[in-house]
Amino acid sequence: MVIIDGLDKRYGNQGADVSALVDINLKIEEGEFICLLGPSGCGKSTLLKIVAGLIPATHGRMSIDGKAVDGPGPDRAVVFQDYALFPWMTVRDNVEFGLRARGRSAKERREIADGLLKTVGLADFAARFPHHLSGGMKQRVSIARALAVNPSLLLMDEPFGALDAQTRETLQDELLRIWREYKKTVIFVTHSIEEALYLSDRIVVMTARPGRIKQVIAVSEPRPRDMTSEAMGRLQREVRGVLGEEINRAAQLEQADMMAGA
Ligand SMILES: Nc1ncnc2c1ncn2[C@@H]1O[C@H](COP(=O)(O)OP(=O)(O)OP(=O)(O)O)[C@@H](O)[C@H]1O
Repeated sequence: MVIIDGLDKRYGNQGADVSALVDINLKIEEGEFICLLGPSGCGKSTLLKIVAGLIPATHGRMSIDGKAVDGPGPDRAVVFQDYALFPWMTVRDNVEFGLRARGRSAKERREIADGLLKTVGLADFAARFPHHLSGGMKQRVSIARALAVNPSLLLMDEPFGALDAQTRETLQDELLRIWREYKKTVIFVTHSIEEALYLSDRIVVMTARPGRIKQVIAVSEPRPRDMTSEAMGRLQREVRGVLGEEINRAAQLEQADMMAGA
């Protein structure tokens, strides 16, 4: 279980501090699929990076399975929108990368990497280099690489944001299959209401900056979800209403900033 308790984040910007997150409190159950949704600049990526241990919080605490966390660890892996693959390494070497750092033998690394490449449908591409792959395939490699170290928590920062609609839908279904099969806890950042509704157990809607948690909306419809059903339509209207207020507020803040700078 992940417990985030009273978390604040301020960025120091040459004297002008930016308050990115204020008093974030969240409990995430083991195996839950959580989506973070909010207007641009509300601090979604910041929150994900803090949970990943890539940047420190300014205040507050976080624990995973009862242990305080304030840095990166093998229990967490991150998948980024831009894939972040090593272009000079083959697909297999990319997947093996984290295992090498953990001192696993060559045989073990190969077994794990090949098994995961099969899981993501890329068994035939193990010896290729990333530039030979489409965006969707690169993101599959990136997911396989994250899973290789067997993290309990998979942190995903708009992983499908750069993909075309069809590839995105395919990868959403594959991710749900992997999530069920590997029993990971997932925190997934997205801009898309539809994506959040399709994927998550709970949607955490954040306010315009500085980001606070505005509302947590449970999505208990069984999967695979029929987005055209009445229940999903109702949820969609609810999320749209809650998020819409914050998108409007974010636009007003931006306008006020522009006026102040003019
Ligand atoms: N390294 C940094 N230094 C200073 N300010 C930063 C830094 N990183 C982010 N910020 C600011 O913190 C706030 C939150 O940014 P963050 O990227 O976490 O938001 P986001 O919700 O993920 O945005 P988007 O949806 O556009 O990706 C923004 O105002 C941003 O400008």
